[in-house]
Amino acid sequence: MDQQKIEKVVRDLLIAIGENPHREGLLETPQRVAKMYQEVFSSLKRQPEDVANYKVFHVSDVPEMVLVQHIPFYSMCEHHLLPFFGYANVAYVPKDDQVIGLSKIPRLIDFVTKKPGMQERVTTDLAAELQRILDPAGIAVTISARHLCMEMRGVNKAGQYTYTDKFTGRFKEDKDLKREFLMQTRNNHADL
Ligand SMILES: Nc1nc2c(ncn2[C@@H]2O[C@H](COP(=O)(O)OP(=O)(O)OP(=O)(O)O)[C@@H](O)[C@H]2O)c(=O)[nH]1
Ligand SMILES: [Zn+2]
Repeated sequence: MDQQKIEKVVRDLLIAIGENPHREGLLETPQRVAKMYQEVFSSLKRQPEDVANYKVFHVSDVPEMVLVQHIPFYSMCEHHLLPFFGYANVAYVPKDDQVIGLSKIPRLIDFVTKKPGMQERVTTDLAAELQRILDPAGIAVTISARHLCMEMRGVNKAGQYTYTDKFTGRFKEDKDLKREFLMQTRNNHADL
């Protein structure tokens, strides 16, 4: 990421909106914004290989479903570069004897959210990455998120949230399993 270019652009942006980039409170703003973008867009510099070699563990017996739920995330909408944020629930049905380190699921969420994006793509990319890494017998991903571009501008509707989901394999075929996943996660957007 070109830190110096971001700083220059932010300085120009401040001037363009009618601000004075030399006033005390704004002096370090270009550097701060550049540093912030390094963080919130950090997965732009990452390659698919970075997550492809996550360790897969072999266990003697596998559960029906592994569910990591209520995982908070922040991302930036690609239309306005304003935040959208909420919770993701990710479940898979292990195939054979294979499971993945639990922490890798939130790491995968970072991988798909730390760049300009859309909620739909975050949802399907999460499922696709997990499929690529672990190749499980089924995947369920649900995301509930608030979009500041709909709350603080434009349509100006504060408090609404958007739900997206993706189900594959066993979660599509087995209605009871899907119901169990939805029941386990049903309150996870309550504090949005
Ligand atoms: N599908 C989808 N749309 C999104 C997401 N984040 C923001 N948007 C929408 O992207 C759209 C961009 O629409 P445009 O008409 O090009 O932009 P705009 O004039 O700023 O639109 P308004 O927000 O309606 O004022 C808006 O409808 C946003 O609500 C997302 O994650 N998924
Ligand atoms: Zn937006």
